[in-house]
Amino acid sequence: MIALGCDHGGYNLICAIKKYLDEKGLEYKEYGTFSEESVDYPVYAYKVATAITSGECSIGILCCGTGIGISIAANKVKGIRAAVVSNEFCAEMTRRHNNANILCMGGRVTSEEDAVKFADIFLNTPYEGGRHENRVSMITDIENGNFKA
Ligand SMILES: O=C[C@H](O)[C@H](O)[C@H](O)COP(=O)(O)O
Repeated sequence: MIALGCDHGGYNLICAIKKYLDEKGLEYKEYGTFSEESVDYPVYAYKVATAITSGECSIGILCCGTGIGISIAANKVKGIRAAVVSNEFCAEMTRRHNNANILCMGGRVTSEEDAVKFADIFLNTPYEGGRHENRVSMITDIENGNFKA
């Protein structure tokens, strides 16, 4: 199950992504917001992030004006690796290398067409594991306060 969330600045991108997911027959849950009326992005970052850490959803997409604020907020939730992406290479690499579990994009940065492309890559790229596993584990250790450099 894919978790979707946005603020007013990312509403257009989430609408385009929903259309793509409907066409592909992929299941998703919407956590708002549902219009272009001004809202606070941490609310939606938190809803999507906790949907993932609770196991309700396995992966998420969050959009705000730049993708940055909503990613910063989502990354405060333990277990979340939210990545701001604005090109195809990063959409692929953040899955392959970082095992990112939330894709973040900006409605004031990325076109709807590109956002759909990046979402498609992100959702269809597996995590490679291997040498990256130790690094991702280190991120978890930092998060848990038991990282030794
Ligand atoms: O990082 C934050 C996001 O880009 C927000 O979408 C943005 O700050 C909202 O700005 P405004 O309230 O001016 O629409």
